[in-house]
Amino acid sequence: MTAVVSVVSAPWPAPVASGPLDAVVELPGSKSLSARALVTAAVADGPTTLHGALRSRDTELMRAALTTLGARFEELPDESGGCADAALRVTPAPRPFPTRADGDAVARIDCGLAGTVMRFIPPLAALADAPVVFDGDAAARRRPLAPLLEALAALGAEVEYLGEPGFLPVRVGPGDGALLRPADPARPDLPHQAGVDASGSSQFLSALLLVGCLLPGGLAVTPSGPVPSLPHVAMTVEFLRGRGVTVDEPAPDAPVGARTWTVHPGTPQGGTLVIEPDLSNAGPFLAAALVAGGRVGVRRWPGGTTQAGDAWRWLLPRLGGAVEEAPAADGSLTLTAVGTGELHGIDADLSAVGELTPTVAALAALASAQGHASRLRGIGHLRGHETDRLAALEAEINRVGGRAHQTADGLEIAALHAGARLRPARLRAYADHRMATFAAVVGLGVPGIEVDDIACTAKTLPDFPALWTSLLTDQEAR
Ligand SMILES: O=C(O)C1=C[C@@H](OP(=O)(O)O)[C@@H](O)[C@H](O)C1
Ligand SMILES: C=C(OP(=O)(O)O)C(=O)O
Repeated sequence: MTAVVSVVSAPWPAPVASGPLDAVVELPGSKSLSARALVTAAVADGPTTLHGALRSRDTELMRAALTTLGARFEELPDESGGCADAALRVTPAPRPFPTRADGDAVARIDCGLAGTVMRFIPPLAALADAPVVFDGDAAARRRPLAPLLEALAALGAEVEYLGEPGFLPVRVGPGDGALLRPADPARPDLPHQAGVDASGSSQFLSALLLVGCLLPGGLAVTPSGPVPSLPHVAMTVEFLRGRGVTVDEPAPDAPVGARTWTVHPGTPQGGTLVIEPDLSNAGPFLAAALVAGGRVGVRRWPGGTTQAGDAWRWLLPRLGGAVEEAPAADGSLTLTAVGTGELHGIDADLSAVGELTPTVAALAALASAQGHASRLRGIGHLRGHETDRLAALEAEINRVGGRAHQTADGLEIAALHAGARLRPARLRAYADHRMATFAAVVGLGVPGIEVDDIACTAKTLPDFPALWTSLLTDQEAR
């Protein structure tokens, strides 16, 4: 069983590449797809069998949360036909979600540092038999939550802040059961209506869409402003549709503030699902080929996907690499990054793919020592990620001798003068898996990099240190 508590490790010396790489990696399931699969399976009309679902701290916390709401999970012997993980059978929870299994004690849900748990589960607590208390890591208590909780309260849920208003810990419950009744008793077919400011996280919108189908009449959600990470919203929509739920999306040219997503009422179908590998976590491995030179392939790359990580196809060529695709018999691809060690700077709006930023920033920092400047834009919301990623990237790039500074909505990395090199340093991970892998990518090209807490990669990729080392082991074996 993957650890649900967060374990801090001893400093980890990042391996340095001694020459071109030639490796192919198999990565576990997508965190974001696994989260949606677990949530929809837990509220489905019958059992679901998941193949390839991620086993990591975030998904273990998600399973624990859904168990608290009455869902059941059972590992099956591996018949997954090549998927890395054994199959998981999910028995859905009865409704209202029974949280009182342990008597009258109020149920508690630990969100850890998982945005998916702290955003996707509170709406479900509004459909439980009693209020639920949510809390998480110290860093989770700083992550934005207020817009979602305000939207839930406006819909009629009970929301009581137990600490700083707008943040974890919070108690969420059904209130007087408004969400269990039609919005308009005279027109039970009409959806409930919600507004939400999702400019801080697309997960607020996804969370409302995921619960929407369970409400009598469904739910229409109109974000009041821009929404980052729109591929993740598209993933939520596709996921619900794949489970038989009807979702209407706004026209792409509808003005910001007047875009409505409508989820029609219906229970997601059970059945069988295969989860794609995590393409965001593929980033550091593909980036390694650009840093060290050579080739790194990722197996089972989907032919079509809503994952933000598919953007590596256009990002890596802009950073100095090439991308090759080789079709496999099952319709998937092996996507291979090819590099020479020569990097380019990049000027890019990453708002749609914000979670790729730390890996892009690692390449941009290494490119700065080759005389190239970079500008990463549209990512102010990263200040509310696992840590304030703009502050963390600024601090860690400067710690290795780079010249980075935050802007209102991003990060600028200046070109270093000819002959300047990045220097050895112990880099901080800030409990953030993507800051840890940022440091690993930098360390591949800069001797003497240590990472203070590589174990935090367990949030989404528990095997990261071994997988990362295998890139170089393959190198030595040639
Ligand atoms: O819905 C999801 O699974 C996610 C949405 C995005 O969140 P933000 O919109 O907060 O960036 C992304 O960065 C996060 O890693 C996962
Ligand atoms: C922002 C991230 O995670 P979370 O799902 O916790 O928001 C991430 O993985 O980059």
